[in-house]
Amino acid sequence: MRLFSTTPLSCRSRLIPSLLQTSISTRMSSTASRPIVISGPSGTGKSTILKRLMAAHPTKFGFSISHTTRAPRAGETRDVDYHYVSRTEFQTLIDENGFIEHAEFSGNCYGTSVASVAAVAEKSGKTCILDIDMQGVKSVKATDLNARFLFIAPPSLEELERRLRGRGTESEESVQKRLEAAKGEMEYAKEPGAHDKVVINDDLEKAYKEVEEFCLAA
Ligand SMILES: Nc1ncnc2c1ncn2[C@@H]1O[C@H](COP(=O)(O)OP(=O)(O)OP(=O)(O)O)[C@@H](O)[C@H]1O
Repeated sequence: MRLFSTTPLSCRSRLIPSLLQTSISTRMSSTASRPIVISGPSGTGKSTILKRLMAAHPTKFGFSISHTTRAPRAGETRDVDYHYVSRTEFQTLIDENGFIEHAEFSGNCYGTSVASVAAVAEKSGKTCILDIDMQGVKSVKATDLNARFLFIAPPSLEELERRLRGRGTESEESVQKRLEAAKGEMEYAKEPGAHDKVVINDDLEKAYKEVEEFCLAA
């Protein structure tokens, strides 16, 4: 999941172990809100829009709690900031296809589990929002999370490049890498059924309203 949640990752997932799958499927198809998967090229404005959405509707939307192999830091609370697990436990979850996404940073593993996404609706009654990349979208589709998919597109690749550079957070190499990835994401977004809705973030106000409407319609 995203940096403004408790997770350093976007949420990229896989399959669920069969036992989990049955229980999640049953639970998610009842009253629980369906998770919303938001994707789009890096720099397209996902964080900008989501920050505003979360601020406007703090009781409606939530993020999942990630797993990590790093130790808790001062002030962090177990199962609130992260699910802190050992390497062995983390590997077991990988082997069981329990993660939507996982990655290693600075020697520590981080991941978003399918179960933690389902838990958002079950425990807090909130709709879980996942901000993830294309691989993550495909992974979520392979689960029984019954998610809804929203793609945020830039008005053009040129504008995307301007935003990435304007943000001042990326090296030249990183800008090029993100632009290359953006082409693939835009192609995938054109495939029928890839997303339930595509919002073009040209005018921020208009884009926000469209995203808000989609999310509230869950
Ligand atoms: N409609 C818009 N018009 C102009 N600039 C915008 C618009 N929406 C967002 N931006 C700017 O574009 C930059 C990238 O936005 P943001 O960081 O939200 O993208 P992102 O999709 O979350 O990227 P990443 O996936 O890399 O985190 C920011 O500087 C933001 O202020």
